Order: sequence, then C-alpha cells, then structure tokens
Amino acid sequence: MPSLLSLLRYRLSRLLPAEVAGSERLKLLTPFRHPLLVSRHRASLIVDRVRLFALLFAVLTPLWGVIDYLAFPFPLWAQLLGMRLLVCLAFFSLLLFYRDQEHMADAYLAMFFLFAIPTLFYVGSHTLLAHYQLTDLPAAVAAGYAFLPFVLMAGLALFPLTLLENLLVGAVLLMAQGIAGYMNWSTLNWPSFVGAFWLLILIAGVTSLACMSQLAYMVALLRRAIRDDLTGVFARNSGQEILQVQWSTSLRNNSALSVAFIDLDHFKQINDRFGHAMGDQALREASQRIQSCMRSSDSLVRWGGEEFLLIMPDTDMTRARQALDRLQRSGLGSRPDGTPLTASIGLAERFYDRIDSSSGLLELADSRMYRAKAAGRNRIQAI
Ligand SMILES: Nc1nc2c(ncn2[C@@H]2O[C@H](COP(=O)(O)OP(=O)(O)OP(=O)(O)O)[C@@H](O)[C@H]2O)c(=O)[nH]1
Repeated sequence: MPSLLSLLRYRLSRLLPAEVAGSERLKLLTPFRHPLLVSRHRASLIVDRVRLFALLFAVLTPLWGVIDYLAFPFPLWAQLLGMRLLVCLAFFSLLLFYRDQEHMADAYLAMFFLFAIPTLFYVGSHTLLAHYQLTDLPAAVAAGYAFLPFVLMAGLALFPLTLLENLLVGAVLLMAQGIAGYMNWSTLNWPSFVGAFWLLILIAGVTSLACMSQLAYMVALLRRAIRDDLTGVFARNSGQEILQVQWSTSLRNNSALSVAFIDLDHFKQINDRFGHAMGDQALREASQRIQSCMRSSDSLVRWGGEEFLLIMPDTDMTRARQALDRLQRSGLGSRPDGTPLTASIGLAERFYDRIDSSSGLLELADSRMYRAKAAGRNRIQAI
C-alpha cells in the first residue's frame, strides 16, 4: 500500500514540468509573492502576447465581413461591417498605442482591453442578429457568432497565467456566456447552447493547464537566465536590473534604499589550501546564510567571485545596519579548517548619504567595503 501511495505521489509530481523546482511550484498557483524579475518579465510577455492577439484580430475581423456580405441581407451585413471596422480600429489602437511599464497592473489592463473589445462586439452583433429571422446559410453563419467566447477562452492559453488568474478570467467568460444564454442573445437553440456551455468549461480546464505550463517554463528559463549557477542567488546582470528598478521605485515613493557590498575575507586561501570544491562549498554556505538573514523583499546578487551585493528596498541606514549586525553575529559559515568565515561589508543608503544616482550608491558602498578591508576586515563600514 505505501508503495502504491508513493507511486501515486511520484506520478503526480511528474505531471509538472521537471524544470520547475519544488519551491517554485506555488508560483504557478497564485501571482502573490512572485519575485520582482519574474513579475516584470511576465508582465512584458503578457503585453507582447496581447499585441500579437490584437494584430491577429485587427486583420481577421474585417476580413470576415466578406462572408457576412455573401450570407446576410442588406442592411445587416453593412451594419455588421461597420461594427467590425470599429473593432479593427480598437485592436489597432491597442497594438500601436498601449504602453506598458513592465508592471502586472499594465498586463492585466491590456488583457482587459483585449477581452473587452470582442465582448462588446459579441453583445452588439447578437443584439443586431436578434432582429432578423434567418434560415439556411444565413442562419448557419449567424450561429458562428455564438462561438466568439470559445475563441477568447482558447486564446487565453497564449498567456503565462497562474491558476488563480486563469480561473478568474475563465469564470468571467463563463458568466458572460451564461448571461448571454439567459438573455436569449445566443444564436443557438437551448440544447445546443447547453452543450456548447459544457464545451466551454472543458476548454477552460485545458486552457488552465496550458497557461500554467507556459508559466512553468517561463519561470524555469528565467531562473536559468537570472540566477548564478553555483549559489542560486541573482547573477550580476539581473542584479543591475533589480537595482535600477528599486532605485526608480524609491524615487517614485520617496522611500529609503540601502545597498551593501559583502566581500568574503581571505577567500583565496580556502581555494589554495583546500581546493576549489571546498571554496565552492563555502560560497554556497555563505550565500545561504546571508539569505536566511534577509527579508523576502531584499535581493542578494553575486556581483563577482566572492563578492555579493545586498539590495534592501524600504530600508534606512539604521535598519540596514541592524540587519548586517545580525548577519555578522549569526556568521557566514565556517572555513574548511573550522575557523569562522568572515566578510568585509560596505553599506550605503540613499537618504543618509544624500546620493542622487544608483551608480553613486553602488560606488559608495564599494569604496566603504574597501575601507573595511583596509581597516582590518571582518567589519561593517557605514561612514
Ligand atoms: N572556489 C571558487 N573560488 C572562486 C570563485 N570565484 C572566485 N573565486 C576565488 O576567489 C578568490 C578571490 O581572491 P582575492 O580577490 O584575492 O580575495 P581574498 O582572497 O578574499 O582576499 P581579501 O578579499 O583581500 O580578503 C580567488 O582565489 C578566486 O579564484 C568560485 O566560483 N569558486
């Protein structure tokens, strides 16, 4: 029995892409606590997909007018064409003029526009079609208008969304379809409508899986691109991006921003005496120790070989100093000979040091780190 249970657990765990680490799996469920870079890249990917969708719809919507012209009497086809041209204009405007700032709020707004435009068209076209008694080919073409929610639901699969986001959008689409049926907007008869509604629910389920697996691959690829292989903390390139974002945020919110350079002391000796593998182990342990003392909003970056940058948003000099004192007390691990591994730390803060650029803040923290080295190592230099 236990072996059956463990087999089941194993099989279930294999349903998720293997690239996604255990701790990352929760990120597939809700958008909360996504790391800054994941949110930024996800937001810009979603807005790019919205643009792709908008281009596709902007081109296809007026083209369908030819079929309306062949199937429907005048003035129905002309009224529908008028609506289609408006929709085309709205999609082109979304494609050309929507500006995103790599925030999830922008991504949600872009998706809202993308889905609102066809929804308005859906309501408008059904209101119009309801005034005509259509039979044969015109009735068959009119039935096609009922399938727009299916196109939207399936199109959702293009986006890297969490389960919660997907359920919310899916629920709105299902609700809209339900209301359309209740108000008799649908061009389908009741039995066909109910069958179609079930189909829409099934598509919603498949779409959720597609969205989550897209997100899973995005998170995994991003981790590889932005993380340092050895320690798992942010690599230098992503650290520079994070610093830029945090600097802009601190300017916008008029909030504190502290950065600290942490350089391990006499690290070369570990490599020279005990070998590179032991050096690697010491680097991994030190980075874990630093991370365990940080807040979840702080970012740890491996800036160079044995040098780390700690970025602490919303943290003034006093609180940053307290955090680093705590780190020094808890230690950075031990060297292979059992003696403590120490670091020289240079700390700078935007308001306290009256700094007006992110590069100035970095330079000051770096120069203070060198002063900590010169003053005898294993210390924090904050002035
Ligand atoms: N094992 C290992 N060593 C590394 C890695 N990256 C850099 N190093 C080593 O880190 C050492 C840094 O040496 P130094 O710049 O002289 O610094 P230090 O010995 O810590 O001396 P101080 O900073 O002055 O206290 C070099 O021996 C590098 O080879 C790495 O990924 N793994």
